[in-house]
Amino acid sequence: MSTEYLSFHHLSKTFQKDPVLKDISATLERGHILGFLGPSGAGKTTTIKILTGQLRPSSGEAYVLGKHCQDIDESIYEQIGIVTDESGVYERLSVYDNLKYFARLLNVPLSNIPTLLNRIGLYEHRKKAAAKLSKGQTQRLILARAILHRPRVLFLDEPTSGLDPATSMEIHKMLLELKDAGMAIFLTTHNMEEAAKLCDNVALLNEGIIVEYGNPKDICLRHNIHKRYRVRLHDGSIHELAQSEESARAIANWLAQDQIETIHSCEPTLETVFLSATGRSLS
Ligand SMILES: Nc1ncnc2c1ncn2[C@@H]1O[C@H](COP(=O)(O)OP(=O)(O)OP(=O)(O)O)[C@@H](O)[C@H]1O
Repeated sequence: MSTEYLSFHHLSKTFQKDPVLKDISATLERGHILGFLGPSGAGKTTTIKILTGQLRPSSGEAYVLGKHCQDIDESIYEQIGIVTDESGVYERLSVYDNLKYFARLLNVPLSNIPTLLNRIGLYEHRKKAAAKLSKGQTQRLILARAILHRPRVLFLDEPTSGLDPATSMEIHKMLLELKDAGMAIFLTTHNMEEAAKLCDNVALLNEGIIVEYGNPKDICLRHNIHKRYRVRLHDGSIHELAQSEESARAIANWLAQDQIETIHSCEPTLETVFLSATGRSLS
């Protein structure tokens, strides 16, 4: 059985006369996370909508679990989970009753709910009305709903947008556990640190074009043209050195005199790669 759970080839989308996606291609394997990274308006949500059958592409092909995205039906919806801004929860229902409602819809045993509530850190809030949850708790409830039926592919549109760092970290931990369990995760984000930490591959999207695609570390190393090192000495001074014989001699001298506190190579980050590829910032 193929481990390629999602793929799209030469996808384009034009709204009226406005081209929003321009010939983009990528793939996502079982147990991998693919990050779509780009500034506001780059076309990230449009891509998710096409991949989940909510929008038709103007041209190109997309497949989810082997099915053409224009033929997505219930059999595929049972195997995918979607978290977007519009993933509403029933505000007047309790946390538990929200999950119970969706468990019934999705034919999921109710006995799965307590374990999921524990895992997502909402067990103690299970009787609280969804309207009374904090933003982070609501986001966790939406995520719980999306993974209730253990989908094989999970789509997440800005899963940690507006959340505090602690809640974001909890969500990251959960996503890595889901990935380890074999789920394929497609996520969009503005946050390059999030992408670098979570994603096996990223696509840097700018004005509908993928300007870089691949493993985040490989991308940064590929752009490490001006190899530089940052050395901090015990006296507190910091020296940034280009790779050269002269720098090698200076470092060797400091080493011999036991003066070096730390030494780091200075590869570019995804943010700086994006900036140099597009002339604009991700945030
Ligand atoms: N239904 C639509 N009709 C016309 N234009 C649209 C429609 N949906 C999106 N757009 C336009 O397509 C462009 C890309 O929108 P999209 O929502 O995909 O961006 P995004 O990268 O997800 O941005 P953000 O990070 O702000 O959510 C925007 O210029 C938007 O105005």
